[in-house]
Amino acid sequence: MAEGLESLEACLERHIPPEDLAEVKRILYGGETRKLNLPAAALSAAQERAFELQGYGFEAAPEQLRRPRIVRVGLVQNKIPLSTDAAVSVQVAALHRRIEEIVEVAAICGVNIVCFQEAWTMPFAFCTRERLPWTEFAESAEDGPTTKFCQELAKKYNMVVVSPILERDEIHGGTLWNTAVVISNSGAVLGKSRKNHIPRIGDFNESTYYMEGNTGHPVFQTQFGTIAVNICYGRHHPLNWLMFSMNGAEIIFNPSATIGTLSESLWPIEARNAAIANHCFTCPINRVGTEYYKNAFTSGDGGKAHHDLGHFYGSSYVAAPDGSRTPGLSRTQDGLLVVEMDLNLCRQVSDKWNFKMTGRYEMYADKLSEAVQPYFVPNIIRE
Ligand SMILES: NC(=O)NCCC(=O)O
Repeated sequence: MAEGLESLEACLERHIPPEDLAEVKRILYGGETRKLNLPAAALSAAQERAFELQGYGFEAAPEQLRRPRIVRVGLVQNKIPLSTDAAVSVQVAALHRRIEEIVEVAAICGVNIVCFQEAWTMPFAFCTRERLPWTEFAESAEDGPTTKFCQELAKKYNMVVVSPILERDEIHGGTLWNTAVVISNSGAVLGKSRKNHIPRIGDFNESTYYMEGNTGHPVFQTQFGTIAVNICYGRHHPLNWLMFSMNGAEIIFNPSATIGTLSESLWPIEARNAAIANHCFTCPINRVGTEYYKNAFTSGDGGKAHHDLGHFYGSSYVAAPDGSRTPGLSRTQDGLLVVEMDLNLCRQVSDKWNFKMTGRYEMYADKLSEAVQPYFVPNIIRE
């Protein structure tokens, strides 16, 4: 698929009459999110380094007993800078360099927590089903070169770094996982969260490479807020979001790799709905560009063999618990989205809508545990 539109928002701005635009944004986005005044040095560095830089802010009402809990998150979306047949170590080094220059700008913008896209140190090559060289991109979550690289960034910029990588767990038989490593602003590895749901759709042949995660729904208490990571396809699973929220996540990142033909109409809905349903902020991040592979592969659907998975449409955004959202980043360009949020909004919205209080979780827990049993008979009332 061709890249198409630069961004949906730019298209709306161009074509909706100015007198209607504010109302259209209210209905589509829950209003116009406040634009952040980002430092001139950051804007010019982003321009020089050829990536989009956008900043938005969400407010909460002032409270008497709690001070505002303001945090700035940075969402990074990027293309692979080199072709997929460059040497593994050269590709990784180029990606490290690209991220380094984007994170430097995030630091100038005062970002406290930064998150990269899914499997950010490599092409999203799982479509090919070839093992080599792709499994060579896997690294230890605890002390691999990418984790060490992120630890340096975290310390240098006093920033929490969420680094989604292909993990090789040497201790457990060299097993591969799709894992987000969470690094504290002190530079210590706080822990990791493995992708719970693996797609079996189209060219997303990820189950060929790694297993469903076994880390459950950890949340990480950082100096800036309690965060969790729901990796890509977990976005389609409302219970996955719910469980991160049950453990207290205030911000749930959703590092992804997904393509226009498959999911673009779902993209603005799912993470935003999760923010509403769980009274938290959600941060879906998608990679950008089209990644070409020398050896053609098929989808096993009778279609012609092809050389790419499709166009990764970027469009990273942040959704707030009140249902409002920022515009998305570009569909075609690298970008950094800086979003300031007051985490007090989570409890304020929870007290208003009471989804946690009214959720009737005990009823669903009982019924779900029955529904997964082999003896389960659906409760259908017939005439
Ligand atoms: N990376 C990944 O899980 N992609 C699956 C496609 C999607 O979830 O939109």
